[in-house]
Amino acid sequence: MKKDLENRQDIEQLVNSFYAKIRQNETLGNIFDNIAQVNWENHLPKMYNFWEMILFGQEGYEGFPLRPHLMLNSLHQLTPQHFNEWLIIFNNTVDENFEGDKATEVKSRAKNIALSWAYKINFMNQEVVV
Ligand code: HEM
Repeated sequence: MKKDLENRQDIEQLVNSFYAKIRQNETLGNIFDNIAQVNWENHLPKMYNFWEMILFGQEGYEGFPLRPHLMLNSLHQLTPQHFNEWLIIFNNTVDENFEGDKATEVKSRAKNIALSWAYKINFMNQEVVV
């Protein structure tokens, strides 16, 4: 039986494993490493704080998380398929490492955020014909 997500160390393990997989994914790896040119030393701690806030109500993450995705979308259009792929990799990473109430919760929180951003960004990307 796998353990549940219980603390910051578990979140760090999840986030590190997740982005290692993302970077190996042809499409998303290219977006993170070549298009956005992510500074991983900055990004990873931000993500630990983000998920710690979502799962355990810890302070530490400050910001407007949709913003970098809007900026990225103006460099390279993001589609619902990108978000879907992101979510599949996220769910697989959780399932490979953890199980329990928090593991279930983190997947459902990620899904809600991914679906809502995919919807907003896709809506913005539609051409408006008057
Ligand atoms: C197509 C899917 C996605 C792509 C390509 C993507 C890409 C990125 C990139 C390039 C950044 C900026 C990193 C940096 O330069 O520091 C970022 C930041 C971030 N992403 Fe995503 N992301 C995706 C989906 C998601 C989802 C679904 C979530 C949440 C469930 C999420 C949460 C965040 C957060 C919290 C940040 C940090 C925001 C800040 O700077 O405060 N991302 N993402």
